[in-house]
Amino acid sequence: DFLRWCQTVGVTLSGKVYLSKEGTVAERGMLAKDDIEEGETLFCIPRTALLSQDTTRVKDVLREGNGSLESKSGWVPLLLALMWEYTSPESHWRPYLSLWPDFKLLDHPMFWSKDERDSLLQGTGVPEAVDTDLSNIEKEYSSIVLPFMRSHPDLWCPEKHTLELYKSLVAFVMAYSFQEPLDDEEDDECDPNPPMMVPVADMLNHVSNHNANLEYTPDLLKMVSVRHIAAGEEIFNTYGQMANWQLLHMYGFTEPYPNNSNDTADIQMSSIYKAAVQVMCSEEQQQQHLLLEKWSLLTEMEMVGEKGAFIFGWTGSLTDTELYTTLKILCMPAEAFAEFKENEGWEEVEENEEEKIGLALSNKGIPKLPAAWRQVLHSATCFTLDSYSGSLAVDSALLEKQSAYSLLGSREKNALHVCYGQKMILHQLLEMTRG
Ligand SMILES: C[S@@+](CC[C@H](N)C(=O)[O-])C[C@H]1O[C@@H](n2cnc3c(N)ncnc32)[C@H](O)[C@@H]1O
Repeated sequence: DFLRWCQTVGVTLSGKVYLSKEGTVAERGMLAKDDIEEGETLFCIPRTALLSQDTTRVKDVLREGNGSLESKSGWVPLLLALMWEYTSPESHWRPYLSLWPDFKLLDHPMFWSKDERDSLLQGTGVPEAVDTDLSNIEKEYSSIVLPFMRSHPDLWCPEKHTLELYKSLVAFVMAYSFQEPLDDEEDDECDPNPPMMVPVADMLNHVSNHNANLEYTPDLLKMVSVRHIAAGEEIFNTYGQMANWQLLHMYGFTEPYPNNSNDTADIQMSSIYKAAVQVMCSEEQQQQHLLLEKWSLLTEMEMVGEKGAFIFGWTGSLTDTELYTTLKILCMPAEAFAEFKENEGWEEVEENEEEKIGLALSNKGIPKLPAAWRQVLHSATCFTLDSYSGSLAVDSALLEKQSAYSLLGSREKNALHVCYGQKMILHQLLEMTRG
């Protein structure tokens, strides 16, 4: 049904690929029938086949109500469109949406119990992100969606379009929608484009080492190979440069350790402050006062924030400027700090400063940092590693014991890959900052 529908709406598929439920990493996916060279178009989807707030049957109503549908996520119009299309027998996208008779296969942590999230994922950043999502979803549904549905009883009704359905559709949008990138010139001024559903492109699974990429043209979207793909290989799109905790949060899966080259671990900014106190203050009141003053200045400069984190990947720091400035100021002698404040910043900014900072905080550069900087980073890394300890129902060591690993459920396996990857990145940092 779906493939017939694809033909009628003008989707074109290269003869070298096919959709399959076998031979893929997860449920449906796309496989290569023949060898494919770099730059070949694998399929095209005309813009008229996309399901968005601008193409849905209820687009006029959504456009009229636009002002009252604004939200932090910007997803409400698409979600209202999906609620209508998903429950209407006459929907143009019926053969597409019928691929999901229910949303039971979505296993995002938002469908786990809070206990499960907290025990399996503590320290990873996922429980906090999910708590925020759940509270936003409920607020959005009761304060924006319900009043809007009540003022259009011919199209929606709360008995059919429940909070439960809304939540499932949020997870569906998280895992299946696409967001067209803004043009370079638009980047700074505009809100991001709203999400949209892209049939066929959303059948592709993701890996960090992907072999295809979606391109946007005025009339159509096309999937293009980015390297040679051998016959029999799966076609993998990229959902973006995603760490395992982000993949689990948004898509409900992880890339098994150590495959995710985009994996990251966070060090809370507050841990750096705590580490600086430990390394530099010992008992001295005066030093503590100075550190507090330095931290206030860093906050004013928007280099640090209460809930912020410094991010580390396999190749070093990914938040170079913030981390460099923070370490430099925290470890500065009192006289230099006084001078710094007086000059309201660095005396001179060198031309290739950014590149130099990046190099200094890469795997090669970190061991050469001044001793005090390394000590602060080292202590903060220890604090972060402590925050996982005892909180995991599954121990990272399980990953090394194949027989025990194979007995775990998929949630535990995913939790393990998130934690293990983060811990390994932190252990690498620990090694690099050792005195
Ligand atoms: C855009 S859909 C891809 C199509 C999906 N396989 C299907 O059958 O509908 C995204 C979902 O596919 C699954 N997925 C994608 N890439 C994966 C991977 N590398 N490993 C495991 N599951 C993956 C996850 O369940 C994710 O939420």
